[in-house]
Amino acid sequence: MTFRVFVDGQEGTTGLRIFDYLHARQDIELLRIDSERRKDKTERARLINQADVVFLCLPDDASREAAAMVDNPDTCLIDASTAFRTDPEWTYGLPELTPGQRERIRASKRIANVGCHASAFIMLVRPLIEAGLLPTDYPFSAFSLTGYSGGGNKMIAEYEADQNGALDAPRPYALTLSHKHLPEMRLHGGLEHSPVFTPIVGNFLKGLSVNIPLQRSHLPEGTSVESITRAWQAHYDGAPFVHVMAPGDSDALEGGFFDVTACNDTNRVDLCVFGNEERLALVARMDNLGKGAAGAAVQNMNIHLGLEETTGLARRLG
Ligand SMILES: NC(=O)C1=CN([C@@H]2O[C@H](COP(=O)(O)OP(=O)(O)OC[C@H]3O[C@@H](n4cnc5c(N)ncnc54)[C@H](OP(=O)(O)O)[C@@H]3O)[C@@H](O)[C@H]2O)C=CC1
Ligand SMILES: CC(=O)N[C@@H](CCC(=O)OP(=O)(O)O)C(=O)O
Repeated sequence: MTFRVFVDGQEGTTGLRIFDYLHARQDIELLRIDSERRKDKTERARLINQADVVFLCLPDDASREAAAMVDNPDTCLIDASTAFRTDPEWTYGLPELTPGQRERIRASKRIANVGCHASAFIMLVRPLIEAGLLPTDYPFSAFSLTGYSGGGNKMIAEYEADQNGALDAPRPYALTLSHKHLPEMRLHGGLEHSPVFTPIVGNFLKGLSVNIPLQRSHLPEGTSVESITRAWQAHYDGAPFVHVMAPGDSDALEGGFFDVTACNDTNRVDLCVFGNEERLALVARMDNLGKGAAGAAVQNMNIHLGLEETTGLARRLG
């Protein structure tokens, strides 16, 4: 059996990466739009309604426009944008979120794929909130280090055109402290307040790491490196793409440094906790284009279609 798949936004960063994952698969028939007509609404609507699964790899407004074009009740949308991630009519596309989420993704025709920073943040905190190791009203803060592909084709072009080193140094951004991922972090993280979140973009193509510092004195008595590791291990038991690193794992730090690119070209996320009696840091790393976007989208498609979750995702992309 083959499934018809259309990528709306096939020439963008996320769309191209989904194509990399799918083009060689025998169980997928990719519907391609003529490049010249890629913004032609009539042609997009025709392909959207022919497909079993449509990946929307578009800016938010274009995603909303595409969602309104669907009249085939069998078409499943997997939207990569921020448009629907906290919309109750849509299912949040993080299969590892909580028990039952895979079944919800299987049953839903409207799947909102994760934000890259948000999914790393949520995967760190949600199991610990559920286990009672973090209070829901903790005053969370977090920073994220990300490669420039997170900014899509426009940011990639800016970095690649930089001849004089103006973009060499890391650049903090979203300093209005209202990054667009805050609503999904709060809702799907299970928090009472949005975190103070400061992302930093660096002069490297891809790779992302979210770091959440915690003060032990503000946490329940039993919250420690060991109890956090055990809670993650229990929550992610059987999750094929989540790697909980044991305390002191030599892969976590190389010469004392944390490599934010270690999951690149995979759909894996690594979770680690560092700390001592007084302070802790929860740290996740992933490929922002992998588990943070295209890999997660393909994983959601596999689950929705009733296929093995890892189909096409086990190999490392070149
Ligand atoms: N890059 C990343 O790491 C992540 C991105 N996302 C999200 O995924 C979505 C896509 O992002 P990304 O791939 O980075 O963005 P890009 O800018 O790289 O690609 C977007 C694509 O959409 C096309 N497009 C824009 N408007 C329309 C339209 N009206 N009709 C049809 N096509 C259109 C663009 O064409 P053209 O260039 O010709 O305008 C471009 O090819 C965004 O919502 C983004 O927020 C989510 C997670 C991570
Ligand atoms: C470097 C950079 O700009 N990164 C993007 C995140 C990309 C992402 O996760 O995408 P969504 O836009 O779909 O949420 C940002 O922080 O806005």
